[in-house]
Amino acid sequence: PSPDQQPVNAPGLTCRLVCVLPSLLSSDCLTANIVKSHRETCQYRVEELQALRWKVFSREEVLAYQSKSVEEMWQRCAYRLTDSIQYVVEFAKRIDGFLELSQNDQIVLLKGGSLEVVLVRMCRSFNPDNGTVFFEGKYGGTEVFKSLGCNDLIASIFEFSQSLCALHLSEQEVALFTAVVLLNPERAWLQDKEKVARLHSHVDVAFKNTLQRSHRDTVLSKLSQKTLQLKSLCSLHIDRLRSFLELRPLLAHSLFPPLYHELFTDSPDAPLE
Ligand SMILES: O=C(C1CCS(=O)(=O)CC1)N1CC[C@](c2ccc(OCc3ccccc3)cc2)(S(=O)(=O)c2ccc(F)cc2)C1
Repeated sequence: PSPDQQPVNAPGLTCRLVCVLPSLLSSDCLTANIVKSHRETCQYRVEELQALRWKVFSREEVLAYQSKSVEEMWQRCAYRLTDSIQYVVEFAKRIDGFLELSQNDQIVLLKGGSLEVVLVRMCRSFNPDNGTVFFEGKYGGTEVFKSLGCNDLIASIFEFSQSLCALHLSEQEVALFTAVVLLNPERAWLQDKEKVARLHSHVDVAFKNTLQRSHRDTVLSKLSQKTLQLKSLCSLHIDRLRSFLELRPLLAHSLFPPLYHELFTDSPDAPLE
């Protein structure tokens, strides 16, 4: 603390704590709020997901998925993603400060970050020992998604999950990392970028404090690379969705849930109100 913040005639150590304490307290409070919000909105508990790892799709079940139409597999993934995004919306609303942002900025952050948060949460439903992911009740490998016709997107999603699993993130670290990913002040079309940047920096400080206390600082540099991979994964998803829809222009409205349509297509009928 700077000299003018020093209370007069107070012994050195106590007054230093008094000055530093508020920021540590608010940082710890924010960490507790984010971890609690994650726990309440994580869709499946990590213990449940791990207890189900033995339930792997049989050969017949994989063949059944592979004989489904491209449209049906896209629809199933879109529905499961939309289902998971509802939990991400609830997570965001419970982060202190998020609801104080303008409605427009809340929507911009969720439009830009909801898939990224699901992709981070996915490391919890991924089994790195056999490269399978929890999908529609059982675990399956990339072969389950073959009929989608976008093996590069699926391969990238699996590689990302595999590499994120290698960091062995705790639930607390997943909670804080997903909050940092969501509150990205660089999202295009933000009205009050400075307000989002202040909230983002508070969460970033809380995350760094937590990592330092558990001697996990090395994870920080690796996670910054992950945010770049998230960005390219989401662009790849948009590209593959566009080419899928180019061949079936009218299908989007009937095939996909409205929220998926609003978040990932340039749907004219869903302006950012
Ligand atoms: O992992 C989750 C959940 C996260 C929260 S949780 O509590 O851990 C329960 C599980 N997921 C929920 C949705 C899932 C999802 C992930 C990425 C995704 O990218 C966009 C996309 C859209 C259409 C086709 C391909 C890709 C869409 C859905 S999924 O459907 O299981 C799926 C998985 C792998 C894959 F290769 C394709 C789809 C992952």
